[in-house]
Amino acid sequence: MSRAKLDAIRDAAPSVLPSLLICDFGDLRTEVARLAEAGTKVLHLDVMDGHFVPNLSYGMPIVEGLRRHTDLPLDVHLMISDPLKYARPMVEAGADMLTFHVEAVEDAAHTARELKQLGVGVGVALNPDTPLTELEPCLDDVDMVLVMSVNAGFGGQSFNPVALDKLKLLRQRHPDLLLEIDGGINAETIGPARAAGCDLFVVGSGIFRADDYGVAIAELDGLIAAAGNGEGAKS
Ligand SMILES: O=C(CO)[C@H](O)[C@H](O)COP(=O)(O)O
Ligand SMILES: [Fe+2]
Repeated sequence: MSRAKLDAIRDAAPSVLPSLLICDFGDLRTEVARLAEAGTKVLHLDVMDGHFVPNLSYGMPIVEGLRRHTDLPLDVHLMISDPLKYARPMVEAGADMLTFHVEAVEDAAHTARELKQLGVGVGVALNPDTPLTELEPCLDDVDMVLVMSVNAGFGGQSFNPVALDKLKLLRQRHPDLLLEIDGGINAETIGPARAAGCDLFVVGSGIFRADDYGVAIAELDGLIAAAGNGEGAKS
């Protein structure tokens, strides 16, 4: 089931992934329905533990609740200090992709292999100040790299262009790797991210602060298309 969803995430590229961080948590069912109607193919869920990042969001009950209301693949961004401790419950709750932070773990290759055993897609994320060399030991064991264009922890921050250099290098060196960007993605930054070779574009405030999610997503989709296939993005 989850491996099929990983294929669905790959097939969705290039695509905008709404980030459920500043949405209406009192009416998640309606939020998901609005996003589905707006053409969303994958949902991005931000899990924060108040320890790895100085913010607390949500955990398995929300993932499980969303799972009951949608068949869309769930791309779970784990901003937590101990990803392996919560990985299995997250998968049981309905996660299809688990992305851990390289800064949070001692052995990223081991973490990636353990996550893969759970039958889900595996991503590794890195913050703007973390060099790409930190990823090298685990790149053969992951399906996706999540390049953060803000420091993980909060929505609504400004885009850090260091992410573009990282995307370009990753795309040159790993033509088949799925690449995702997260943080400060909007009408100004999405085109350069696509041109740098990105496949999946996480957007929080750029969607949830809009009156009409469909209009916001269509505009971003148009800018992805206008930016072309970058320097050889996956699709
Ligand atoms: O991982 C995240 C924050 O750590 C969120 O996915 C991200 O912030 C999305 O929000 P925005 O588009 O407003 O930057
Ligand atoms: Fe995120």
